[in-house]
This record gives sequence, C-alpha cells and structure tokens, in this order.
Amino acid sequence: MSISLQHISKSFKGVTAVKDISFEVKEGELFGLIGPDGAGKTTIFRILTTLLIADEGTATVANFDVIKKYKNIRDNVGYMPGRFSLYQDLTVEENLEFFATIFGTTIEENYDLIKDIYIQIEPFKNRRAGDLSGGMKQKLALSCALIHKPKVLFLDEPTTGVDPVSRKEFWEMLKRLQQKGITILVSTPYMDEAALCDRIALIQDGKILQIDTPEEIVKHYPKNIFNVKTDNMYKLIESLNKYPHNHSVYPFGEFVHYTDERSNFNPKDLYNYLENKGLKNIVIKPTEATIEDTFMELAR
Ligand SMILES: Nc1ncnc2c1ncn2[C@@H]1O[C@H](COP(=O)(O)OP(=O)(O)OP(=O)(O)O)[C@@H](O)[C@H]1O
Repeated sequence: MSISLQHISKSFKGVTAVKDISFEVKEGELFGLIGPDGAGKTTIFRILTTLLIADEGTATVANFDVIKKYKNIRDNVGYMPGRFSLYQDLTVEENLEFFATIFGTTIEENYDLIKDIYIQIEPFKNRRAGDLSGGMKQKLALSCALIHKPKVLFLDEPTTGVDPVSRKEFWEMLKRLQQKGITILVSTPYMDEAALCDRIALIQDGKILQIDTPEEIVKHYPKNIFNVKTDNMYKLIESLNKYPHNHSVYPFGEFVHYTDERSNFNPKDLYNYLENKGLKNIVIKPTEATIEDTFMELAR
C-alpha cells in the first residue's frame, strides 16, 4: 500500500475535523477525496504529509509511519497545498530552484519529470509568481511539488479557481504522472472530476460516506432518476419541491434531477401536475445518476 489510514480522528478545540477515517491507496493509483468545503480534506492531507498529528489512529505513506518516520515521508512525497505554496516575490525559475535546493537536487537533474508541465510556463520564467495567471501558478506549484521525484503526490484542491480548459489539461497531466508510477491523492469539490480518478472516497463532515470506483459508486444509486425541464426553471423547482411524492429535487445544468418516493412512479402523473401548475414545454425523461446525485443521496 502506498497510503494507509486506520481509524484516524482529529479535532480542533471541540470541532471534529475528521472522525474515524480509514482507507488505503494502492501504489500507482490516482485516488480522489471528494467533498464540499469543511469536509476534512485538508486535515487528512496535513496528517499524511506529517504537518499535523492525529488525535487517534495510525497512518503510513510509502510504508513509513507518519509519526515515527516523518523525515522519510518528507523526502518521498510532494505536496501541493490548496492555498498557495509559492513565493509570490520570486520568479518562476527562482521558485523552482528554491524547492530543488531544499531537497538537495537541481532542476536539470529532474527536468524529465516536470518537462511536460514546466515547458508551458518556461517562457515566463523571469516573471514573478505573484503576476502569473491562476492556471500558470498551478503548473508552477505542481512543478515545485515534483522537483524531487516524489513517490507519492498530494494535491489539495489543485483545480479550485482554475478555468475549465486548464482544469482539463491539469487532469491530463495527472494521468501522465500516474503512468510514470507516481501515486496520487487528490482532493476536489468538483464532482465531474471525481470520474477521472481510479477510486474515490466521498467525504462529508469528517466522515467517509463511500469508497469505490466512480463507476461502482453511480451503479449503486438506489432510485430511478429523471431529467425534468420546462419553460420556467424557478417555478419548476418550486412546484417539484411542493409535489407531495418527491424524494429529491436538484438543479442540474439545464435540467432538474428528480426522484420520486414511490416505487410505481408514473412520469405521466408528474407531467399532469406540472401542467396544472401552468408550466409549459414540459420534458420528463429518465437519465443516469452522476456522482453528484450519489453524493447528495448519501449526504441526506
Ligand atoms: N487549525 C484549525 N483550527 C480550528 N478548526 C479547524 C482547523 N483546521 C480545520 N478546522 C476545522 O475542521 C473542519 C475540516 O476542515 P478542513 O480544512 O480539513 O476541510 P476541507 O475539506 O479541506 O475544506 P476546505 O476546502 O474549506 O479547506 C472545518 O470545520 C474546519 O473549520
């Protein structure tokens, strides 16, 4: 196992950040921690990167215990924290040199690993990190986290605040790093990114709701789910929320995802109800559950 947590708990002055968390990440796996703000993701990262000591439980990274062998862990992991890790007043190149130096290496020695990523920001190597765009900062931070060839890479919300094109590119980069044998633990609040991981843990209020492959997680969604659309989104949501048989009602892009509490639900009944409410251009059609639907269902 590359990462292992057994019954980890951590509280801050009476606030429980994580409670009895256990999971394992295999070598070479791309594993996602998926959950909203405050779910406990950063606390898990800080415990695994030896920056915080858990109240209870044990954890190992690259087979080193986070307490007894914390120095070995620091040599073997790369960490890209959610909030910015770069020195804003140093240039792109100076930041990278700084991280290389503290790990006793050089940019040249490890250039192969970061080349794909660094090449995109190299034209700006003399620019201060503070003056880079969000996507470029993220590429520099990833290059810095990789400069000492870590076995395990920890990425805390690496795509938060990054535009959709850069997000897509970032995930492609992660896949390439994974192919080079690096184990990756990544957190994200974006449910669409969860599908790009090998396995995910859905996490809320410091507890794990479910761990599995993204495919298995959606397969176990317990209800039939429908895409509903009309001429008036606001009135549609209001009407669905008032419908006495609703089980769940969530806006989802141009549709509302609707589930009914009855096992013998006939969409025609809902159609008639919405028509009576004065809604027009009503569409009700079955759809597949997404990870977001599963998360909402588990979090109820
Ligand atoms: N140093 C601290 N002191 C007090 N409370 C803390 C501390 N660190 C975390 N917490 C609390 O623990 C809970 C989990 O926080 P954590 O940062 O791990 O969540 P998260 O999933 O990473 O969310 P975010 O994306 O908002 O950072 C939150 O309620 C948070 O307020």
